[in-house]
Amino acid sequence: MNQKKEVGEKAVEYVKDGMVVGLGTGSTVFFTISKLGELVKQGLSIKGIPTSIQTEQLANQLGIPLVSFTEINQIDIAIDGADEVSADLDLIKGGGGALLREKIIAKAAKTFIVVADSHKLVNKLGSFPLPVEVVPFGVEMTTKYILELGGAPKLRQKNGSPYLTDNGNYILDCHIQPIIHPEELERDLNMIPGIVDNGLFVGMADYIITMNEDKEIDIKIKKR
Ligand SMILES: O=C[C@H](O)[C@H](O)[C@H](O)COP(=O)(O)O
Repeated sequence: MNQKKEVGEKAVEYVKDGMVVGLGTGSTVFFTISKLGELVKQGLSIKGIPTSIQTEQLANQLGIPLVSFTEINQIDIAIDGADEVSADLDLIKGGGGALLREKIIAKAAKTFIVVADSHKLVNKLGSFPLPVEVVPFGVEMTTKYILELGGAPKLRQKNGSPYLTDNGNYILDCHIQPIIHPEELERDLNMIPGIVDNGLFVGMADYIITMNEDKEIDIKIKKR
């Protein structure tokens, strides 16, 4: 069984005609977007707002109409993957480097749905190194300040050069294990000059679509 496909496709049940839909990035939400592409071909009328250039290209291939923030007032629903999901439904995201646009879109959405196979579920966040998006200027200083905060930052590489995000920034993957107070850490990191944002999504997910031990769909709902 392909868990990513199961949970990814389940999420389309939340998408209704006329909605503006935030389209996440990664190998799980790929299945959501592909299914939405099929439904659009069958007559579903939605507008997508992509969280990355990769997703924009995928949506274009599938014929999903896209909008930008200049054309809309709000996003009805955003659907995205995650690298880790804690027992409190907090997330680490950004394994694919798209965390900044993902956070902007998740924050703007009335409902934020996360699709995550059961391997992403953890008690406390932190086994997955936390992606932090930083501007290239002064990255040496930004790295030093993260070290002082207790993290172990490593500059992400691609083909022998620093990896560049869609926004032209670097990613520092930071081992900070375990993350006891994610809300504080998210805030403290974002106080450091040079950090644009980090991959902690605290209190943002409304629903987590995952699988239980019996390999059945399991939907976790945020406590209000
Ligand atoms: O930057 C990438 C995103 O945060 C992804 O949503 C996350 O890395 C999960 O991706 P995947 O579904 O491929 O594991």
